[in-house]
Amino acid sequence: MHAFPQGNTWHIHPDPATLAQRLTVAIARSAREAIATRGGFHLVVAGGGTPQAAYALLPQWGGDWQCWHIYHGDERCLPPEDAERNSLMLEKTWLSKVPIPARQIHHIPAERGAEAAARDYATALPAHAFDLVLLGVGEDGHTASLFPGHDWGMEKGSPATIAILDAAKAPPQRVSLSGWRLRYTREMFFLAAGSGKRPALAAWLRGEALPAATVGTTADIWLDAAAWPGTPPAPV
Ligand SMILES: O=C1O[C@H](COP(=O)(O)O)[C@@H](O)[C@H](O)[C@H]1O
Repeated sequence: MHAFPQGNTWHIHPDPATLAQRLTVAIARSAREAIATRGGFHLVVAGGGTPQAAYALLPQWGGDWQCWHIYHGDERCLPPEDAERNSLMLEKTWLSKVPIPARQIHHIPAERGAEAAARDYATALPAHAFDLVLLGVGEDGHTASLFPGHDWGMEKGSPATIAILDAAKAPPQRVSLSGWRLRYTREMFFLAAGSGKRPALAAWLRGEALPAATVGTTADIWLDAAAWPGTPPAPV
């Protein structure tokens, strides 16, 4: 584990399998603490390819599934059965294998189009803070569906959800939680693996205002060694 002055804690693991295993243990720990102290675990999940190995391990490591409440950080505006939907990936890798009550699984109705879905989803979100927000890091530094060059809704009082009509990564129409709503959480974990993520992480460490770096100012960042941009720092 490595701490840096920016307030983030970087966890660098030798390979993707170790990364997935350690991240899963950390998610399960966060769930146990939230359920023990507040009776429920309100988790925002990341989409994309990177978290799939950790989601596949969660059925083994998690528990008290009736206390879990699942939200998405973002969704792609595609039919629900499209292989690129984050909701389908989540169902296949994890949710279909555990007894979380269906009413506590909040998929984004992105098939309705970005604007209608963003409006609807704002009403599905809790008024209180999330317990844990999981986020990915795109090769261009995007997180959730907050892309460079867009308004990320960082100010308190911004809408909780954003309709994106021209994302730099396909599909162009997406729905994302805004920066401030993602930050309204007790814990925030970023996850990145593979050498393709190195330039974005190097820019983050240089202090560039990428979406991931701007949202993740006091976050735990979980990486494999291939994603780390340089010589691993000395442990603190
Ligand atoms: O499009 C998206 O990209 C990011 C990063 O995905 P990855 O496949 O590079 O891990 C992801 O976090 C986001 O949820 C997703 O919709």
